Formats: sequence, C-alpha cells, structure tokens
Amino acid sequence: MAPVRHPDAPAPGELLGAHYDQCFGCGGSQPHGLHLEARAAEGVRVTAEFTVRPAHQGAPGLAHGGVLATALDETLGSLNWLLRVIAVTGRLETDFVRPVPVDSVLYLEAEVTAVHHRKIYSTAIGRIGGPEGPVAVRADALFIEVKVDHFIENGRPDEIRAVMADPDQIKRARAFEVNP
Ligand SMILES: CCCCCCCC(=O)SCCNC(=O)CCNC(=O)[C@H](O)C(C)(C)COP(=O)(O)OP(=O)(O)OC[C@H]1O[C@@H](n2cnc3c(N)ncnc32)[C@H](O)[C@@H]1OP(=O)(O)O
Repeated sequence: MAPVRHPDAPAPGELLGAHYDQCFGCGGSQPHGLHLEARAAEGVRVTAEFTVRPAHQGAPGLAHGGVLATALDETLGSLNWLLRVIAVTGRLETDFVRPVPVDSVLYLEAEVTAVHHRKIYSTAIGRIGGPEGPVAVRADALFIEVKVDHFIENGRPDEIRAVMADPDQIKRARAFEVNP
C-alpha cells in the first residue's frame, strides 16, 4: 500500500528535533554523535543534514562507512514520525558511492515507498554539500512496526525510568519513537 502521512505530522519544512537527547544519531547530549537534523518534507518524506566531524573518521580525513550508515538509518527512522508509527530497523542495505570528507555536510533525502501490515519500506540518498551535490550514499530499508513494549522489555531499566519520568509528554512519546 502507498504510505499515508499522519494528519498530525509536522508541516513540510518543520525541523523534527531530536527524538531522544542520548540518541547517537540526533541527540544533543552525545558529544561525538552525529547531531543530525531532520526536517519534514511533502508527503512521507524528510530531508536531513549531518556535518562530518573528525570523531566520525574511518580512513584519514574521511567519514567511517558505519557512521554514514547511521546517518542513513537515523534519517530513514525519522520518517516513522510522519506516519506516527513506532518502528525499528529490520534491514538496512547501503551503497557507498563516493567517499565523504571530514567537515563536509551530508545532505540526505528519504521517503517511505510502501507499507505492508507491520512492514515499512523506505529509501534514502545522501549527497555531499547540498541537494544538488554528488551522490555519496544510498540505502533501502525495511522498518518493522513494534509496540512500546519492545523498548520496555529490551532496554535498560535505568534509561527507561529516566525517560518515563520526564514531565514533557511529547519527549516521552518521541523517545520511544524508534530507539531509546
Ligand atoms: C527518529 C529516530 C531515528 C532513529 C533511527 C534508528 C533506528 C534503529 O536503529 S532501531 C535499532 C536497530 N534495530 C533493532 O534493534 C531491531 C532488532 N530486531 C528486532 O527487534 C526484531 O527482529 C524485529 C522487531 C525487527 C522483528 O521481530 P518480530 O516483531 O518478531 O517480527 P517478525 O514476525 O520476525 O517479522 C515481521 C515481518 O517482518 C519481516 N522481517 C523481519 N525482519 C526482517 C529482515 N531483517 N529482513 C526482511 N524481513 C524482515 C518478517 O519476515 C515478517 O514478514 P511477514 O509479516 O511478511 O511474514
């Protein structure tokens, strides 16, 4: 089935903000994290930006492939907020097309292509420098819808309790959006 944008999804252009401040992909409290910023786009699409820092190197002066896969995973994961579905990555298939130098901005675009029961199919592309830049990475992903119990049963109790104690209801909901 074609994906359906939730009526309460953030408006196109709106920054999604971090879903969890300890998230390695988007959280502000991870000094070496990606600090990726995703923005809602039209339909079930997002755009995102991530600046490659020295802490993200694999080879000298170049981004680590696993870090780039994280940027793709994080961007693809943020699509689920537009569907308002709690889901985790089941499969992430990545093409590394071109090396990404430290200090460059990776500009990402992602969209949900189809939904089948609990399965959410999505795709993403990352370009160096901006929307017209050369393609550096691509990914196709399968996210699987889960209940919040997935996190409560599998996560560490201390972190779960800390999130549940947050008086901010939106923050509580978003922490479990994908990966606490
Ligand atoms: C905004 C924030 C962005 C953050 C982005 C970060 C996102 C993440 O990184 S999440 C963390 C990484 N992912 C995980 O930890 C998930 C670990 N895996 C799991 O917990 C489980 O395997 C889980 C929940 C994915 C699936 O388990 P379960 O709920 O038992 O589902 P299961 O019945 O096996 O599968 C459901 C369907 O998905 C399919 N499926 C499951 N896994 C896969 C896979 N890897 N490849 C292909 N198909 C799969 C199954 O075949 C099945 O299909 P169908 O309904 O057609 O028979």
